[in-house]
Amino acid sequence: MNKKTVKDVDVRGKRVFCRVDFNVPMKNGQVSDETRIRAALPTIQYLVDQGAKVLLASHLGRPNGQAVEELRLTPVAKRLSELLGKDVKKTDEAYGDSVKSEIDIMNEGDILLLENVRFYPGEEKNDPELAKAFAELADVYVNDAFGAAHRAHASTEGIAKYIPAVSGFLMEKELDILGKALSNPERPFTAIIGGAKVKDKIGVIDNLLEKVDNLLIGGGLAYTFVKAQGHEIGKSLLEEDKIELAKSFMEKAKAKGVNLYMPVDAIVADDFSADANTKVVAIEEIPADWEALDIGPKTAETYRDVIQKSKLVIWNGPMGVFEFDKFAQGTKAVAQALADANDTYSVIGGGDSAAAVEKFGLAEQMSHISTGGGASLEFMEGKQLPGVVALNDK
Ligand SMILES: Nc1ncnc2c1ncn2[C@@H]1O[C@H](COP(=O)(O)OP(=O)(O)OP(=O)(O)O)[C@@H](O)[C@H]1O
Ligand SMILES: O=C(O)[C@H](O)COP(=O)(O)O
Repeated sequence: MNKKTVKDVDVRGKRVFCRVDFNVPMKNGQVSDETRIRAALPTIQYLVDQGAKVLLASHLGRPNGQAVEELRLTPVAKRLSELLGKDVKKTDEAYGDSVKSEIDIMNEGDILLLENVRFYPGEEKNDPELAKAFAELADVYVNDAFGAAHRAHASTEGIAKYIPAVSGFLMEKELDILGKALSNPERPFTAIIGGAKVKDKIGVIDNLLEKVDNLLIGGGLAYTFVKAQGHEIGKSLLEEDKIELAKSFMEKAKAKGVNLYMPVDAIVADDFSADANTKVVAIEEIPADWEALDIGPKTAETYRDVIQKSKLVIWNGPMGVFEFDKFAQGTKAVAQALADANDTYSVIGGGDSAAAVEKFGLAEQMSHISTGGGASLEFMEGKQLPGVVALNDK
């Protein structure tokens, strides 16, 4: 990476504004998945060990520029404190005089978690005034929020204009692993794309067709492709205006010699619910009143074979509605195949696929689980991430 990292600056005794991505799932007022908190620990611990005064900043959810009680970072401070075995103070604001007073009484190695930065309208607008107000709190800016690096916001991009700006270890690691995987991939290189939204994944599919040997399509977005093949898909998810594009991807795959795999069978349901009636059908036989909510067993078997023969696999998006057990088999089969493939380097691209792998207890067996959902997708698309671009060059 050609950007400075936290090791390139002296932070002893300095006030460090460290942007992390603590946008974690919550249940009943408690952190229900701490993956992102754990992932930020190396940088936080390093700053503490170096004697910095550590100000942590993050967003949580999408409060739309106003304070929302359930989206305060208080439970995160508690969990972080438990994980570090150390006090973590929290403020009720993210900048301003009350925050400054707290910083004034900090000792070297202390940690202060600022309130949700998205409580202020200026954050998502990347308002220079807010960016300056953040910058005023600190001497150095560290961005370790890979998961939010695709957002040009005041705490992820704007602030970097005003004080020395470097990356944290998590940011560095994510960029390194994803960058290596994409720029010099081991082959066969396979991408698995699932999830629900074709339109969000178009860029990545287009870009991956330039790079991969195999592309496996699953999840809700598969049915726009199935429709493009000329089959009826009943009530399955369809993005009508993307059918032509799906066709063009099939042609591009052919022209590039990419093996494009689509479901050959599916588990269909008579209702979108956990206790719907289900059956397995061939892909050309989806009944008119039913919807496909998972890939079928034959498809899963084929995908497993391809995965096992691959040296590198990147995976983004579940194969079915894995939240319901009846439609979790396809996603589980893919996760299990990755877990079993010892010679295969597996990169899971955040969000739902990471949650699925976690749910099946297979997370430990993946080579890398990215903390970025949208960020890893945009990176794979070949887009520049504003939160990275803004950092100081080496
Ligand atoms: N066949 C299907 N029909 C409808 N929805 C589906 C189907 N297969 C998967 N899904 C749903 O897709 C959702 C995930 O879609 P999304 O495109 O957001 O995936 P993702 O890339 O993993 O998410 P993120 O962007 O958070 O990383 C899951 O909630 C899952 O239930
Ligand atoms: O969860 C994520 O992908 C990041 O924290 C970014 O969140 P956002 O999509 O609300 O900007």
